[in-house]
Amino acid sequence: MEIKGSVIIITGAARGLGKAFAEALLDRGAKICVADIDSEQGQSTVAELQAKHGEDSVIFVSCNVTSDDDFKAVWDATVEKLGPVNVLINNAGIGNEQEWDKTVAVNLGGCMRGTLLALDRMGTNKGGSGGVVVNISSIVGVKANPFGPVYSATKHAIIGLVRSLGHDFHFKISGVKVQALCPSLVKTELLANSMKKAFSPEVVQALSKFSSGLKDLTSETVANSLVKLLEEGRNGACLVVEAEKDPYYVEAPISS
Ligand SMILES: NC(=O)C1=CN([C@@H]2O[C@H](COP(=O)(O)OP(=O)(O)OC[C@H]3O[C@@H](n4cnc5c(N)ncnc54)[C@H](O)[C@@H]3O)[C@@H](O)[C@H]2O)C=CC1
Ligand SMILES: CCCCCC(=O)CC\C=C/C=C/C=C/[C@@H](O)[C@@H](O)CCCC(=O)O
Repeated sequence: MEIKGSVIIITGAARGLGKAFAEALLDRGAKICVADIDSEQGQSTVAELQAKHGEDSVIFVSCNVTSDDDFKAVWDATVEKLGPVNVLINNAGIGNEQEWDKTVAVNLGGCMRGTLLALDRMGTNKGGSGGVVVNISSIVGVKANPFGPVYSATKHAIIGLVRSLGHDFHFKISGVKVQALCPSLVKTELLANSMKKAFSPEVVQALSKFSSGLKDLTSETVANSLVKLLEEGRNGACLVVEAEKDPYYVEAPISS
């Protein structure tokens, strides 16, 4: 797909990977809605992005991805201010092993809610023009993660959603591609917050040792992989990005 001229909603884009996605896509001529639960940080990020890309290119809309009403309001505001939406990036996520139901609600619920809404609003069978949904999973959506079993389970479930809705059975009906991006560890606030809400004290020690031994992966590298996925990825694609490696597709066993 062509990024230039696209209208893209990114959840959880007030900071971290979502903000890097917004920057990379604005640089390539897209218009962006930053949708985030953190209004203060979201507005400040959008002010910074508007200073570089212009006020008509990027907006902030407050959104808790666990709320249907919020998600619909984000979609409506984006259409009104930027034009018809053709891409949704479901990026908002948390790492909280101590409140598993909250982690499931945000990580899986946010992707599920957003993807279903996108099908309803962009589906050619619903009067839309088709489009793309990218769900941000993780490398631990395709491999085990002893340091965050709940988090890892939500990310595996996102892959299941992408493999199933990314089947061409659905694409033929809706004209909407569904894809996943699976980054390895990037040292954002998510990691620090995951340490505060870790599965056990033993995990804090082990995760800290493990993460300090990993090669650095930057948000910009992950954002470049998102661009690659949008530009060339097939329907149902799951793209993994790790430090010091070219991004690679994990072949989903989609049977026809
Ligand atoms: N940092 C990492 O190592 C990796 C992160 N990911 C995934 O990338 C995504 C972004 O993560 P980071 O940027 O690292 O995290 P982050 O903690 O820096 O940013 C997350 C953003 O999501 C927002 N958010 C949290 N709950 C929300 C909700 N209920 N509704 C709307 N917005 C909400 C936060 O306000 C924040 O702006 C997450 O889905 C995460 O699981 C995937 C692989 C690696
Ligand atoms: C719980 C923290 C979540 C951080 C956010 C992410 O999605 C990052 C995931 C990045 C890396 C995770 C790697 C997990 C690796 C394990 O599968 C395993 O290889 C680790 C084994 C460690 C050991 O043997 O000591």
